[in-house]
Amino acid sequence: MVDKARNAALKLLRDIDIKKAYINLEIKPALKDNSLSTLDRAFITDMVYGVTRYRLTLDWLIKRYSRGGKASPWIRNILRMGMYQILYMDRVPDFAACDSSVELAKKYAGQREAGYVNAVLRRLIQEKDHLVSLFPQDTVSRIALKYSFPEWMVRLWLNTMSETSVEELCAAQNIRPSLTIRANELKISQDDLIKLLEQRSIMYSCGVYLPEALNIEQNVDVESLPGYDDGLFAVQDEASMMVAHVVDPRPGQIIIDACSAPGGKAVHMAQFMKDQGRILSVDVYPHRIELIKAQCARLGVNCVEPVCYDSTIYNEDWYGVADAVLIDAPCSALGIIRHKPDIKWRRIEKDIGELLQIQRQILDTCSLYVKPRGALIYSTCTINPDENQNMVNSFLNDHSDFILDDVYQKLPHALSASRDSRDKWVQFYPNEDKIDGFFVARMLKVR
Ligand SMILES: C[S@@+](CC[C@H](N)C(=O)[O-])C[C@H]1O[C@@H](n2cnc3c(N)ncnc32)[C@H](O)[C@@H]1O
Repeated sequence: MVDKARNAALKLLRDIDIKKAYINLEIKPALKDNSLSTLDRAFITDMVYGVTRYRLTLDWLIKRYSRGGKASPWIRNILRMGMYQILYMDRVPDFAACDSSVELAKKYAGQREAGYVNAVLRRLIQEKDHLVSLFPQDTVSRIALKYSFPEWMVRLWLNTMSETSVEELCAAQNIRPSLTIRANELKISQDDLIKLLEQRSIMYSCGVYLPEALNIEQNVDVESLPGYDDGLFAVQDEASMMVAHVVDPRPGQIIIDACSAPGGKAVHMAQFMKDQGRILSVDVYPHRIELIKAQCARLGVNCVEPVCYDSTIYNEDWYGVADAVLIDAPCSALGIIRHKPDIKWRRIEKDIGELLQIQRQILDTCSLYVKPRGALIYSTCTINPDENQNMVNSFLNDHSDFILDDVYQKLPHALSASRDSRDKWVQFYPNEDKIDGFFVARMLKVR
């Protein structure tokens, strides 16, 4: 008998594999199936995210045990699931992982394939305790296979970090983070939101650095949390929350948020501004503008004005009007792999050159919208010096009307106290800071 949760996970993984679909978009409707229990949902989520996270290692093993030729999508995903349970799911006994995979293979590929799945998984069970010794031992391949990261990412990080730090970074990026929320103070205080969570016995913990960050310490569907429909809280990683602090907008100001969708930072800034003033919330994609509108509607934010526009193109109406311009740039997103493990396989090294060009164009163009003595904030959710520190340095070299400001003056003291040495910008790392990998720099227009 094939159990419901494994069956659903397999179908999802096969679809994601074939359609190259985004996990978060595929999994959401699948989990709405009312016949699934809470435990089923947790199992499916763990399986789909886990198999995606460890895909490189699992596929390397499949190839090692291969009988030649390419496995069909059903068998490939049945093997990935079986291997994932054996290697990474402590609570599933090896025999259960093996038997359930054999049942799935019988159902989707027939008796002969079931025999093959059985043989492969039994070999893995014998070898699993000395797995790392099976991998090629050069540094890049070893780290890539041990933590299941593309070699180019490992090489990129090894350029500026020690081997130990890269291993710690990869390990931290493989841990699924809890959901982080913050009170929408336009509607409810943090204390009252906490009371609401406690009344419903929702387990939470406080953020690492920011008082408004609340980590939900149990597996829940965000829409089922108390106050979701009424817009009492926003969902945002703590690293992402740092950005509005660095912008530090005040009521009545004009802010241009040049890469704004889905509007997470725009609505946070609106809160700082007590919903008074103007936030031009710009994004190039019409369907993403709808996400900003939906977010503002749920949270009851009025001062955000969604604008569909390409921020690489100069708009003379905005010349010198903004007290602050935020460029939360399109980037390689290598700092949010904890949340979206498919970034490991979606992003390719070749993308970086194009991203660097767009980032620089947006910086050059949108810096023209900053008022004299106004601020230009540049942030990314990546860990790549070329997109971060080097990008800001090269911009400053060519724009003598801007100087670097110290972001730590805008951030909690605990953060600067946690660093032995620091620059004026901040780079967060999931392994050191226990939040997403994020970069934020603040520049001031001096004339
Ligand atoms: C990192 S995301 C922004 C996240 C957003 N600031 C938030 O806090 O929710 C980058 C955004 O830049 C947008 N983008 C990419 N190229 C752009 C361009 N040329 N002009 C404007 N927006 C662009 C993407 O559509 C994407 O929504």
